[in-house]
Amino acid sequence: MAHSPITLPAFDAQAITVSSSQEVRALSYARTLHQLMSDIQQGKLPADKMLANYFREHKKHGSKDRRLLRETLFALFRWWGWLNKLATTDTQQPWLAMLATAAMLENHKWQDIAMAWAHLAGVNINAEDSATPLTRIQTCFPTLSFDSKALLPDWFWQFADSSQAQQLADSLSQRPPIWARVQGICRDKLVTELQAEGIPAVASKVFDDALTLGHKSINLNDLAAYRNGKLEIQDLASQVIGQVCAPKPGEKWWDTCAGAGGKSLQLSALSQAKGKAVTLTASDIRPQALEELQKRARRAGLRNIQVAPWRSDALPVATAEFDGVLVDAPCSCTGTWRRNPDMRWLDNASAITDKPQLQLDILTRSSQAVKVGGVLVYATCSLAQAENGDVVDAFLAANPEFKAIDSVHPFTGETQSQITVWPYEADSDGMFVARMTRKA
Ligand SMILES: C[S@@+](CC[C@H](N)C(=O)[O-])C[C@H]1O[C@@H](n2cnc3c(N)ncnc32)[C@H](O)[C@@H]1O
Repeated sequence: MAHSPITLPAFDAQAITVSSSQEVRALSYARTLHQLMSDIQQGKLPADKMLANYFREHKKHGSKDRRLLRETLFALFRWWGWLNKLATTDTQQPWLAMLATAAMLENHKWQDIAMAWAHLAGVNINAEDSATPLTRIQTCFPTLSFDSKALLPDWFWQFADSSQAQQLADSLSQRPPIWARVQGICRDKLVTELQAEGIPAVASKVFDDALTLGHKSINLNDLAAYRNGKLEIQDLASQVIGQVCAPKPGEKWWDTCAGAGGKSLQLSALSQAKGKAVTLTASDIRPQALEELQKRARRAGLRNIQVAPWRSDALPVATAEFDGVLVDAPCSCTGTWRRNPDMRWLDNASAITDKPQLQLDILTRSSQAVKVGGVLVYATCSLAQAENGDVVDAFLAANPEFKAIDSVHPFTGETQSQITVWPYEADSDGMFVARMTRKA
């Protein structure tokens, strides 16, 4: 993993005098979080994997502890661009000041612990609940200066439009909701059933098979619809890709970078809903991901998907044979930074600059499988033009037998041949998609 710009302040819990059981607990959480953050910063593992391992090895933590540790850890990454400035405040305990401030910025429920952190750090984290996060942190630390741009790493701004800085940084700092998609059942009936079970499900206004399950983590295996393969977790932005592919019943599609199959399943469900599922070939260079895809397809009762792993540079499928080819290319994943807030600090500019050549290569090779009149769709979950429009433009310039086709941006209604879904448009991840066709 790349060099991390996270510099943790020193923290020695034993040197701190505590005077209540709350403070004892607060210090214990602080020690655990410091260790986790330090391990992640040293590049041992991404935050979600590190936490999963930690909980597996430390069974003593109940659900409340786990929630506090998980949400605080993710909040630290989400707000790190501001929190790191607290290292320069007068407090003897900057780490505790950071923890208290993260809890304040996200209105965490464990007020007693947040107050204990603030008390031990000697900082005041009382700020108007209704104020914006920027106003609140500025009120608490008036001698420091904060701005939205600092919430994303400096290197990112060379690839982004600064005029969007506030919208983009604000949206990428919010806790994401869980988006899902139904297949083979009535979405609105499921929404009512989930609400009756206490899950704050809400139907999407844009896609008639999409719904959100709210912000709290859910044990999916508790949901019959999930166990039966009728409900799939898929971010709303990712769902845009299948909608732009718009597979017709009975067509032949190739999902070239299928991974664990999020889009393969969606293409199957969309065409099935119109009468007949597409015949779909799913490929990837990771055989384990394809195994997971097959498991999900079995759970959903889908029999239309076959796998063909990429084992070499050669195409794993026949040329000029497919009505549709989807290239959901490996990318910097900057559009998913809300979900994995540690990545913005663990990656560097090479996460973007390393990719375009590979993306163009995969797109070019995959395009050979499109038949005349067929559709080629290129997608990424990157927000960088270098991995998106620039790759498509280079491909079209080198392959005049393909031309761009317009699609309607589902969230803005604009007609475009290249669509960027920004995270602030519909409370989703960020994605890019371009639709093309083979003329000859
Ligand atoms: C964005 S992910 C795909 C996500 C997947 N389509 C989904 O909806 O769940 C990109 C995938 O490309 C795969 N990949 C990376 N390099 C590749 C290559 N050279 N050829 C084919 N697949 C590749 C990765 O293993 C990864 O699964």
